[in-house]
Amino acid sequence: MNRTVVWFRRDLRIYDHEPLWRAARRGEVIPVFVFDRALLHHPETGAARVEFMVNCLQNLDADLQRLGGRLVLLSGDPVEVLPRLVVETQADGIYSYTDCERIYGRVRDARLNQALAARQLKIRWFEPTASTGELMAYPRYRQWWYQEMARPLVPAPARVEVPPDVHGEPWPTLAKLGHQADGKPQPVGSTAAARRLLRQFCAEKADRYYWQLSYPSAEVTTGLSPHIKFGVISVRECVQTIRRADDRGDRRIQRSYHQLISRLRWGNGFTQRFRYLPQLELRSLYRIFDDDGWVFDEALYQAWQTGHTGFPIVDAAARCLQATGGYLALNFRTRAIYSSFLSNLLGMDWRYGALHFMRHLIDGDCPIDHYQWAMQSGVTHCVDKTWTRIYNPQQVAVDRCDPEGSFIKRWVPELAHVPPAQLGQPPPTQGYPAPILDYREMRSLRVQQLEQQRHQFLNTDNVVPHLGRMPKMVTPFGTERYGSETAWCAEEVSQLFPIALDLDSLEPQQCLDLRTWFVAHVDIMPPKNRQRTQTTPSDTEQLSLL
Ligand SMILES: Cc1cc2nc3c(=O)[nH]c(=O)nc-3n(C[C@H](O)[C@H](O)[C@H](O)COP(=O)(O)OP(=O)(O)OC[C@H]3O[C@@H](n4cnc5c(N)ncnc54)[C@H](O)[C@@H]3O)c2cc1C
Repeated sequence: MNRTVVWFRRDLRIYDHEPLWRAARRGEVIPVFVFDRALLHHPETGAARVEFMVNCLQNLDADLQRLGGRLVLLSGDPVEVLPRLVVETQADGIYSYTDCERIYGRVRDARLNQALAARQLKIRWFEPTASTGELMAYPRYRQWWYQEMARPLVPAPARVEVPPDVHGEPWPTLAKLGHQADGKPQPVGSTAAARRLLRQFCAEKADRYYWQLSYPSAEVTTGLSPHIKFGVISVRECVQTIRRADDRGDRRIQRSYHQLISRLRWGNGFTQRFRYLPQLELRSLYRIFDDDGWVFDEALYQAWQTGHTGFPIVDAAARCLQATGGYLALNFRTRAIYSSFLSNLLGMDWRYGALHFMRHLIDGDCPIDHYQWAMQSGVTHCVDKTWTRIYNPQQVAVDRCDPEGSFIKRWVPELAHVPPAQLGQPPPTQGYPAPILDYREMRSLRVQQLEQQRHQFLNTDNVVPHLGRMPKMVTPFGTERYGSETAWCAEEVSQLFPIALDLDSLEPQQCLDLRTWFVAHVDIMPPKNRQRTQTTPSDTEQLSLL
């Protein structure tokens, strides 16, 4: 009988899973997950996310058991573990999805390909939905994304037959995986839970989502991000569920559905950017921003991390992140205000911020996190925009995001007595620090700095010469602070799988196509030209905090 190993990574589901479905149709299946030390001990790995992942694996195991199978757990370096498994179980080969989240994964997968080929063993890679090796212009990718989302879902296999003589390791404790629980409340990591969240969103939140997604206290977003990160539900299933959901003929609901689908597309778009340019994990998009201008101050970094900056909305975000892992509680806008403060106002390299986020976010996803950090720091969309988005963390942010002050008061109880109208710049308060910086002064310094840096390539047609290249050594950022399993990156990296774009051999048309990924596709006006229409009720506009 045919036998196939299915290697699960960030695709912890049985539905809409092509490798599993195809393997089950061929014959026996060995569904395997490998606990990989290099990822468990990566400086950007957080205990809460590992805990959530283990819960996702347990639920994947339960789903497989309902189909007659089970999940086989192994630990070690997949480059050694997987060829051994194929040989020992006499499997025909491995089926797996490609993954472009991290450089480490792509180095490992290139080495695995070599190790298998050296022993004449086989692996078949599948492309995850909305991931492509072809360099497309962004407008075309957008169209293609919608086509991909409309393709029928792959059904769950009717049965998964696992050979009885294949044994894995027992379930590890978090401590065995090298982490200690840090008390963050954990969502349930299962497909059923993700589907419930989506149903709940459609039934209870969709009429408010578009307008209230910037209010942390409204908790109006789906809460799907950790599930999407680990592939517990496919993005295509999410999109199709939303498209089928009853909008009750309500334009507010239609607008929210549209917005949510766009956001799901953004998430995939960031992963696609990483597929083209894996260096974005370690570097800014444009070289100039890494070469010049950042400062670092340990005491200020700690004040930002622990929520002692004297800016209440920033401090509330800081404490919320550490206590909850951001799940549902730290929405996009609050993350943006919090991140902009570190890089734009404190002038610190965005990579320190992205590192801290990744260590705490339950939904931490490297392409989204790193690219969002770089965007909020003003170092991405700057080819044809002369303006800079720097959030004002004072009363403007409070009025627009937390008008009643409930988010701030929950996380900064020292300010419980302060009226909301003063929460932007609270009066001196026992136990709460004075502001650590002058917003206007730091903002103006940053704007000047960015303008100087951008000057050299503003309105440039070909941005490729200005893009950062893949470094020769790919040691993860943060290794010196938190340690890391670096055996894999001790030598210069020779190959990645999937391969990256070679920026030095692109055709002129490819350079133009690549550029379309790094310009803003919505025409947002700079603040001085922005016209507020008096007739538009305030809750029909998306919030701007510029
Ligand atoms: C500095 C910064 C760092 C971030 N880091 C992460 C991260 O590590 N992981 C992560 O999933 N999101 C990240 N985001 C994006 C966004 O804040 C979260 O996706 C959102 O808060 C997750 O909650 P939700 O699933 O309830 O959101 P919903 O609004 O319900 O969105 C549903 C899904 O759409 C996608 N999505 C939503 N907003 C965005 C966005 N702005 N950019 C890209 N994809 C989006 C996500 O997959 C999300 O799960 C970051 C944003 C910023 C500003």
